[in-house]
Amino acid sequence: MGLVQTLLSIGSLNAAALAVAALLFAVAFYRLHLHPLSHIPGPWFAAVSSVWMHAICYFGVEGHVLLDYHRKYKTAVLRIGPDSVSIADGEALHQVYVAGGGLPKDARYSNFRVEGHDTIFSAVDQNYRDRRAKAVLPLFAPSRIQSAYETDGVMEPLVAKFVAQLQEARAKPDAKIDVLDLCSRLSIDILTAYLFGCVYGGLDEPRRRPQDKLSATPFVLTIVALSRFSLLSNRLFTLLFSVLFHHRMRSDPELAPSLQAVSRFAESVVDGPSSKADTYQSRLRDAGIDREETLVQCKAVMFAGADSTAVVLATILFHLVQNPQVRERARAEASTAADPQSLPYLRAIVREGLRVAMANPARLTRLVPTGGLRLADGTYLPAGTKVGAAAYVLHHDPAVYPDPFVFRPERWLAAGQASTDAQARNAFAFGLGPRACLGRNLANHQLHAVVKAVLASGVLEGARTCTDRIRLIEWFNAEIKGHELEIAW
Ligand code: HEM
Repeated sequence: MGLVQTLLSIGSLNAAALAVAALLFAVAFYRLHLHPLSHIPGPWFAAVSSVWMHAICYFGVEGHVLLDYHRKYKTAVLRIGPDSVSIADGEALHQVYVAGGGLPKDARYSNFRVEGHDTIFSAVDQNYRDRRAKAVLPLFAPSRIQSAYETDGVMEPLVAKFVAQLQEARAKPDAKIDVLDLCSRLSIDILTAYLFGCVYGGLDEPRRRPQDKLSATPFVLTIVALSRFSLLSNRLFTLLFSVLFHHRMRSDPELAPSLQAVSRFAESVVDGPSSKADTYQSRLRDAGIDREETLVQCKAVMFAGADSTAVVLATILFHLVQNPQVRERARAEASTAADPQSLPYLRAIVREGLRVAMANPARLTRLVPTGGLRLADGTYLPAGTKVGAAAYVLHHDPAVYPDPFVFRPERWLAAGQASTDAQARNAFAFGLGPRACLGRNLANHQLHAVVKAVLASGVLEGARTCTDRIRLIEWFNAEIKGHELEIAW
């Protein structure tokens, strides 16, 4: 009797296992051969399951793995998941990000909500985003940024302080500095001084030990690290977020003080005297945004702007240290009084820096709406497809940028030629279209002004980098491995 029962239960188990296997096989078969995306080339394991995509996102290798697969399959449109494609063609960017207001962001962006609130960046609902973005947009007009820099004295003293700190480091016995940390301090100070009328004080924070970083850094790194899970469904992400966040709070003793420092600063911005001037926070308040959400929007823009600009600026300084011939060529321009953005070689240095740094190297994902999308090359993407281009892939296309891993500002100088048109078309550091970076004019102004001031000072002469190259973790927001980039003299 016992034996019969055992055989029966083994039999029913086998039947259940067979049923599951048959179902999995049917799903895989459908996704590989019958799905509306089955005509798009790509690895079979990506077509049958999204596990692979989650894995490369988690391990921070999305950019270069996608680059390899676009090359392997010799295709500009690559299937990377059951319902996802990656595009590597600069000409397709317009259709995805610009035409008709661009395709909407997909649900993954909701995973970037802050403290339960959507931000300008995370909002999938265009009306929600537009109300807030329109309120603050005038602050990002080039003329306003220019006059804040030149006449109002908002940013120039911070840049001078930054250069002075490089010079002090050079004069010290160990003659060494972490330029990434220094750039983070400067970037958060410029952003807060300009947008909030109130300086965070990163450059003035004491460095008791050489390894001491900007107080906001653990806050920033936590958001950057959690973005590795951003492809998960909103529900799963929220669950995982609370577990991982609490784990990080326990394991990183610097995180709680960092969150407190950022929150205290945001409160002083929203409640203090600067909220009365024409600032980011006053504009949100005038648009009817309540205090609690304004606090979140201020923290979010500090994260979105300061870290990205710091990564790009530190990368440019790193390459300037490694390339004395570039410094030599730029020196004459840097010593003029002209507007930094009018100087051709300096502009080429910044463009090349934005190309190789890639603060956002991974795909900027969008959702194909009802009706589908036919790309210029004829490829049809049905409604519901998640489509995205990654700066890493576009910026390393050897047909557009020969020797793509080499820092070579000269490639941007042959203005008007077909080759530079293609280069400009593939330049994706700030994204494209109506949801492109809101702060790009501010970032560009800062990058040009700081690079000019550093070159004019001659402080990089005799410097060397402490690593041979920059190692990036290609999460949604890139992280430089070890969050450190030292130079020494
Ligand atoms: C070099 C520095 C920067 C880089 C490379 C950068 C990059 C980007 C990219 C790629 C996006 C588009 C993301 C997407 O489509 O998913 C973006 C969006 C955004 N960035 Fe930046 N950013 C930089 C600096 C800044 C600064 C300085 C600010 C603010 C002061 C800022 C604020 C924003 C905001 C608010 C958005 C969301 C725009 C929207 O969705 O409407 N960024 N940034």
